[in-house]
Amino acid sequence: MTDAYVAIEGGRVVEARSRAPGTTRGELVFTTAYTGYEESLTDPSYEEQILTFSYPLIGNYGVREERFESDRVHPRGVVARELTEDVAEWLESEGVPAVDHLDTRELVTGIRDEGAMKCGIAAGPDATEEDALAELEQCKHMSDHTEIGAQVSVGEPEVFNEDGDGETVALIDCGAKGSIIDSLVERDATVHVLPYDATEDDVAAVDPDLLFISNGPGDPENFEQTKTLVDSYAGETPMAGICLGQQVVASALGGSTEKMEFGHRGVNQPVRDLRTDRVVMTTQNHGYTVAEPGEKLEVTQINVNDDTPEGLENDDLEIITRQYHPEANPGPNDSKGFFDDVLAMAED
Ligand SMILES: NC(=O)CC[C@H](N)C(=O)O
Repeated sequence: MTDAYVAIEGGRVVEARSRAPGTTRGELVFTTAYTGYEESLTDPSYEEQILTFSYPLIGNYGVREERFESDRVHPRGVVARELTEDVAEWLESEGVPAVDHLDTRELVTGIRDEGAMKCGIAAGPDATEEDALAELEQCKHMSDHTEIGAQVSVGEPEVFNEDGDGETVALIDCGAKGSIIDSLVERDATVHVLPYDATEDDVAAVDPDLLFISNGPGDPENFEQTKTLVDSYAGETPMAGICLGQQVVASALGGSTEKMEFGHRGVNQPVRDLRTDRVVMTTQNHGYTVAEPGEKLEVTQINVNDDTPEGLENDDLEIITRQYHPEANPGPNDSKGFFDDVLAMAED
């Protein structure tokens, strides 16, 4: 039964089945992960995107809040071959349109061949092709979402594990996944979560042992104040970054970033550490990358598939960043040692 339409950049419209009604638009991206749909759907990095699952059955082990990475669903829409009732009901209750019964393999290979695409969706009994095309028409390029930090960051500072015996971390929340906070708290760090546009004074008030720039959605160049903060604290306070965090740190310290064709999107991305020659499997969902690391940062890890920078470091300035997600969720735990490394760096 066709009661949903997916309009793709260029004007092609694909027929589908509505599982959660509504109209929506966003950048069409995918994940190849077999599991971890609750974690991905609550990851703030997917803000302003439509998430397509390439694995055909999504929802087969239910929906449990304990696996959420934030308090809401972030993708603007969801596309799958088959969504279970559990997931469909959850998305409907969150007001996030969802569709299934379409050829997701064809969609994903299309993104891989032609690059990231804009998308419009119309789902529900009254949906028309024209509605989906009208959404597509209004869809902005990801880099034009200049206020995306404000959409996902905390409004006011929050503290976790206030009486912890470990290091004090200022986590700049550009759309942080809960597992980053959990990974730090598990190691007894006290974590002060600060808004993405925190000032130098806001950070000084926390007097952190480590300044940590989180993951987050959109174009890293739209995080101007976060870049200013990185620039003023580099060399003063040890620093760590994950995903958007790595991009912001590189851009702030004289490097540059660029949009990738379709990004790294799955839980089996191989990363080689150039210092140890070891390869780890990592989880990733990003569409931008560091193009030039700049003179202050050394590329210490690369993606085995395309040689893009996966780790940047400066031993003297005490900076370690990763393009992938050491906190996992979803994905392999191989690189969790990152949190031990950055806290050890903060300690001495
Ligand atoms: N997971 C992330 O932090 C994504 C970073 C950035 N928004 C990108 O797409 O490259």
